Parts: sequence; structure tokens; C-alpha cells
Amino acid sequence: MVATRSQVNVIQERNEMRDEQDNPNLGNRHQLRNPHHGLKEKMKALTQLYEQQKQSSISLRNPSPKPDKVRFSTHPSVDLLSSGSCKQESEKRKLSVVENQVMRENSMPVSTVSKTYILPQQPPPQPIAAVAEDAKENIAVAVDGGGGGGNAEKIVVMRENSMPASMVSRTYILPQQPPPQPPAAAEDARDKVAAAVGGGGGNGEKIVGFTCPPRRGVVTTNVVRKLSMGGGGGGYAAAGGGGEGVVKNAAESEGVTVKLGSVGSRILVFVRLRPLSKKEKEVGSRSCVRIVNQKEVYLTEFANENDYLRLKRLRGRHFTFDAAFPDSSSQLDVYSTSTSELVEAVLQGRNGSVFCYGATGAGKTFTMLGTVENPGVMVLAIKDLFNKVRKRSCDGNHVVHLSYLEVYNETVRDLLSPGRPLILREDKQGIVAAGLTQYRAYSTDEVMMLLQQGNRNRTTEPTRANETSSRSHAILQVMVEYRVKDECNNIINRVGKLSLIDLAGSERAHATDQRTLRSLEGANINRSLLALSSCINALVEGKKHVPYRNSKLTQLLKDSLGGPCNTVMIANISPSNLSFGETQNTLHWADRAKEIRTKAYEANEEITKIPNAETDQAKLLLELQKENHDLRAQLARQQQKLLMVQAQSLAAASPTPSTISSILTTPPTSCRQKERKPKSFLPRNCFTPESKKKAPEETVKELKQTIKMLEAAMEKMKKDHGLQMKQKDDLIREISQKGGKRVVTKGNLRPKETETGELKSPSSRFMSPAVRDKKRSFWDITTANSPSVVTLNGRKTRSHVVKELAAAPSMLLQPGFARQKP
Ligand SMILES: Nc1ncnc2c1ncn2[C@@H]1O[C@H](COP(=O)(O)OP(=O)(O)OP(=O)(O)O)[C@@H](O)[C@H]1O
Repeated sequence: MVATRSQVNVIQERNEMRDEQDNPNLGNRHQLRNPHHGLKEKMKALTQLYEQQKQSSISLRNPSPKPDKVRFSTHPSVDLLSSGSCKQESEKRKLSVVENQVMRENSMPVSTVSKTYILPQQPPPQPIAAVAEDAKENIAVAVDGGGGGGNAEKIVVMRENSMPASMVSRTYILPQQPPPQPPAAAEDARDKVAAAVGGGGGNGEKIVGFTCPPRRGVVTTNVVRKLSMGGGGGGYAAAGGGGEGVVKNAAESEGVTVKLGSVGSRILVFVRLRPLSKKEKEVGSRSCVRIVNQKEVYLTEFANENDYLRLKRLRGRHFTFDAAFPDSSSQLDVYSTSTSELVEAVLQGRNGSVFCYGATGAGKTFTMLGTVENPGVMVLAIKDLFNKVRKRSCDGNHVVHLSYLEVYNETVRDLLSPGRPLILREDKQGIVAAGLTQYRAYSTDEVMMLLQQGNRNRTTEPTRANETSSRSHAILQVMVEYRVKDECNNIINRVGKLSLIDLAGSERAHATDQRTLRSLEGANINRSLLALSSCINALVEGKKHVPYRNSKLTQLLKDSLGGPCNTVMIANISPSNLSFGETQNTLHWADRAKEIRTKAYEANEEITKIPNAETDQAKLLLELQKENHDLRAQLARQQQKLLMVQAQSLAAASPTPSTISSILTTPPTSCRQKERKPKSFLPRNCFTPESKKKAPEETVKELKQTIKMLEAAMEKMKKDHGLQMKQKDDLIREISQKGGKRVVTKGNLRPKETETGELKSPSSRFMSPAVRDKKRSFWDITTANSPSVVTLNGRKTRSHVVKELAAAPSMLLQPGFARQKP
């Protein structure tokens, strides 16, 4: 008969209480011996209270002849009737309550305590009393469940933290992890412990807890691994998911979030369970895998029907991973939990690898490639990548390159342009397949097309386990190059590489196909997978030499396993009990792989600095261009001013309207010059892109010359202006001198008629400048459009104006104003 720890404790307490009664001095010793004394005291008090309340309710229902003699307070330690006799009575009752309980617990049928599942959920901190209450409830469940008796399986689900030690029937804690040993030896050791505990395979549940001390350089997850062997009606039927005793857990509905870097730089391991296939259902296979809490995988081995000795014996194992996907998980669930962060990291210039591992037909290709309706990780990753690239295209330039290869029978082949086998070479980038085609991809559709093309070239054959079994390992590599300028104008070049690997599945060789091509393929696949396991072992054990060179596959995976890379492993498993061996093997290696640590790394980033001298010259060029622009604007303003002054002075000095109009309308010399030769002041290519190609010194020289020319032009204009002013002054002086000698009258002004009696034309009267000055009219000004005829003084005369009027089109020549010809 198996006694639970709680039962052992209660018996112990009873003995201690008796000892205390016999010898009160033992109280101190008891306290020292039991570190949980306080908790137990409280538990005891609570148990008593519970019993007291039960008693009182019974007594209320069946009133005793002396009902008033015993009354209970709400707290067991406070007795309202504190007489000496009552105290004795209550002490006696306390003892009898404990005895009753022990009796009941001892009489519980063993088969009722069949299993204890520990959920790693962290409850909020509770007061000790609450914990004790919890514990009591759990005991009650376990004990009361016995009422049902028989072999019925009872499952107690409780939180890890709230579980008192007394609840576990037997817990063997191995004090120290034995030195690293080959997997088979480790397996053996565990089995031995289990066998020792399981004994003859009685009815009771035996639970063995392993607490592994942290390995060298390994992050421990503080999860108690359990190996359980049961017999009879108990055992792992519920864990097997065979339909009986299904454990429902609220935590199942919780989302699993796995953050890169949140667990250091170790490989993240996920497990994906596929649904039972039609074929498997037809042959009546049962599911032997169950996923609980989205992280834990329970594997059950059902006994062989022909093995009558072990018919009732079940063997199972429990594994914990970063996440475990049940058969109902969608492709998107798998992608977003396992790979989406890797894609983001690749855009930051980091390397990432995802590889699917598992037995043939376990669902590796389905996870990686998927179908048209259910695209897998490769397709979803590429879609996501291009979406992200499109969103960031405003920041810089992205270039996506793609390659797709397979390793078949230890030869590497290009799937995008099949041809001769490729040779692997090691260079500073790592192991590369020489001559592998790198396609530049511009869109998701294009990549999809390339993928389809590559998959058509991939070697697949129907096998016993899978109609379309991949007989090769396929590696799709996507390289993303990202170029951007930072604030200092430096060019940052980031290169990230994402490797998506669909491994071939191993299959057990059968005697019948020993000499077939399939068996040769199988042998090669197994060889490379064996090489992969050796590498995993070496990496986990921290060995200096990792045998990557043992196979082409491990050579290609060197970066992903032990290099600077974010690596994700998806272990695919079948739920069928017929594939138990393969599933156990896969889970075992996945569990090992969890402990591989990848190298610390930084983003593959290259910064190209633009030399300071170059930036200085570029700055100088810009400054000079700006200065040039300002000077031109300034010059234009000066010219405008100058023109205004000229116009005003001329208007004041010379009444010739045409002169004024010509000044106003005719652009200044410099402007005319500019019009004719627009590139005379500035170099032809000052603002053209070619100017960038010229040496800055040359540009500076040209600009200086331009400035000089502009200054000279301005000087000339000033001189002209001064000259004109002088002329004006002379003219005024002359007029004033003439005016001083004779008085100008109308008569004087009128020219004397010639002796021939010939009358001068009226226009001759207007020869005098004084009169001309006075008689300026609107019409004269309008003639400004006429071609300028300049006199000696450089001014126009009215006669000229009149002459011109006939020729020049003016308002007078407009209809209604037409001048009659004499
Ligand atoms: N999660 C899943 N949901 C539905 N069907 C699945 C799932 N996983 C796998 N399958 C189906 O199981 C069968 C085998 O899967 P798959 O070809 O992916 O196995 P595999 O591990 O790649 O095998 P091999 O190593 O021989 O290539 C396929 O018909 C596939 O559609």
C-alpha cells in the first residue's frame, strides 16, 4: 500500500501531539525539527474548525440531550466556555478529529490517487492561510475522490506553487545531474530510476521528478521533467488523449508569445503536432501525444496488445518547449509564433534560420511549404518580408536576392537552375555553394513562382509513410540588403540572411527494401540526420570540435547551429501510436536542441563614411552657388534702380520722349548683353548637374570672374550715368546763358519769312528746344515705340518724331484717328 506524503505527515503530527502530551518538554524539539511548524499549526487549526463546524451542524440537526454544554466559537483557539472540563473535552475531540482523518486517509483505495498534473502557471502571491486552505481543498479532493472507489481514474489538477509537498505521493529528487552522457545512456538512467520507483507495476501512480542543475552555459527553464510509469487502470490514459479523462486547462486558451532574445541566444524549439491521417484512422491507430498549456507535450506509449505481461502498463514522457502547436493550429499561428520575429531581425541585418525536423510524414513540408490554400512558413515569411520592405522603401533601398538548393544523396543541387552538382566552399561569409544562382526578386509573386519552379525540381518519391515524401533536404535562402543614409550622410549597408530549411524525414529501413534506391536515399538521409544529431550533441556539451564536416547538410547548417544567427527549430510529430518510436526520437532531439546556444552577434552592418574634404568642398560649392544667386538678385535690383534714376534724370533734362521711352523700354547694356549671351556672366554649367563633376576650385574661379565682370559692368553703368548727368547740366547751363541774352517771345521764336516769300512749314517753329520742352505732349511719348533716331546730343527731335509718326504705328493711326495725308 502506498501512503501519500500528506498521510505520512498527519501520522507524524499525531505521534508528535502524543509525545507532547506525554512529555511537554519536547515542544521545542518539535519546533526545531519541523521547519513548517507554523503552516502545519494553521492547517491543523483549520481542519479542526472544519470538523467543529461539521459537528455543530450535525448537532443542530440531531439535538443531543445536553446541547448547551458545548458551544464553538468562530475560531478554534477561542472557546467561549473556557472551563477546565470543557478544555479537556475539546482536547479530546481535537485528537479524535485527527485520528478520524488519518483513519479515513489510510483507508483510501490506492487506485484513486492516480495522477497529479502540475501546471507551471504562476499564481498571484497568496497569504499563508489561503495556501493552507488550498492545500486542504486539494487533500479533500484527493481523499473524497476515494469514495468512488474502484479503479476509476481521478485526476487532480492543481497549481504548481500551491501544491504542498505532502500532495505528491513520492517524489525522488536527483540531487545532481549526472555528467553528460550519450542520449541512450541518459534514457537508460531515467528508465532505471522509473523502474526502481515503479517496482512491480502495481496499482499506484509513481511520479519521478528530475531537477536538473544548470548545465554549462545553458539557461535552465526550471521545469521539473517527469517520467511516469503506471499500471492497472491508472497511468497516462488521460495524457494519451485517447478520449478518456481529458484534462481541460484554462491556460490552454492563453496565447504563447516567444520573444527572440528573451531566452538569451539559444535555439528556440517549437513542436507541431499534425492531425491523424485518414490512413492512420483506418488502421485504428490511437493518438499518443497530447499538448497541454501550449508548451507541454505528453507522450504515452501504449503497451503492445500481444504483450500480455505488460498489457496494462503505460509508459509516457513529458517535454516542455518554447511553444507546442496542437493539431488544430493554423499555418499562420505557427508562422507568427516561430518565424515572424526572425523576418524583422533579417531586415535589421541579422541572420535567421528556421528548420523543420521530424520523421517522414510528420508534416515538415506541410509546415514549411504548405499548400496553395494553406501556405506554409516559407511563403508567409516571404510575403511578410516584402510587405515590410514596401513599408520601409521610403527610408532607403532594399535589394532581395534568393537562392534555393537541395541536398540529395550527399550532393548539392541548384533547384532554380538545375545542372551539375555544386561544390561547397568556405569563405569569410561562411559555407557557400559555389555557382549557386542568386535571383534578384522584386515581388512576392515572383518569389512564389520561383519557389514553385524549385519545388518541381525537388526530389520527392512515395514511401511507405508518405505519398509525397521529400527525399532531399531543401534550403531556401533569402538575402536582404538594405542601404540607407544616416544624419551624417554616411551610407549604412545592412545585409540579413534568412534560411528556411525543410529537412528530409528519416524512415526506418525495412528488410524488404534493403537494396532499393529508396533504402540508399534513406541511408543518406539518416546519415545526414545522424551527423546533425552529433553536431547538436557536441554543441550542447560545449565541445570544441563540432563535426560539421560529416555531412553536406551540417556544413550548410553550420551558421544556423553554431554561428551568429537566430535559429528556430520546428519539430514535427505524428500523433499516431504506430509512430511512437519516431515521435519519441524527434522529441528527444528537440529537447536536446533547446540547450544549444548560438554565438552572440551584431547586425551585419557596414558604414561607408564620406571623407571630410569632400563634404567641405560640397559645402563650399553650395555656399558659392547661393552667394552667386544673391549677387545676381542684387545686381538686378541695382540695375533697376539705375534705370529709374536714368529715366528720371533724362526726363528732367531732355524732353525727348523717345529717349525716355527708349531708356524705359530698352534693357540696359548688361541686360541686353545677358539676353544675347545669357551665359556670359555665369559659367554655362553653373547649375547643371555637370557642374558637380567639375573641380570646385574651377567653379570658384569662374564665379570670381563673373563677380568681376558684374562689377565692371556696374562701374561702366555708373560712368554712363555720370556722363549723362554732366550733359544734362551742360544743357541747362547753355539754355540759361542763351536766355540771359535775349528775351524769348512768340515773335522772336517765329522764324523770319524768307525773302522769296516762301513760308516755312509749321514744324520748323518747333525747332527751339525751349518750345520743344514746353510743347511735349502725350503723342510724343507714344512714339517711343518707333525706332530711335538719335541726334548729336543723343536726343530725339520733334521733327524726327513727326517723321517717325508717319511710319510708326501709333494711336493716331488707329481707325478714327487716321491722319490725312497732305
Ligand atoms: N498540420 C497539418 N494539417 C493537415 N495536414 C497535414 C499537417 N501536417 C501534415 N499534413 C499532411 O500529412 C501528410 C504528410 O506531410 P508532409 O509531406 O509535410 O510530411 P513530411 O514530414 O514532409 O514527410 P517527408 O519527410 O517524407 O517529406 C501530407 O499529406 C500533409 O498534407
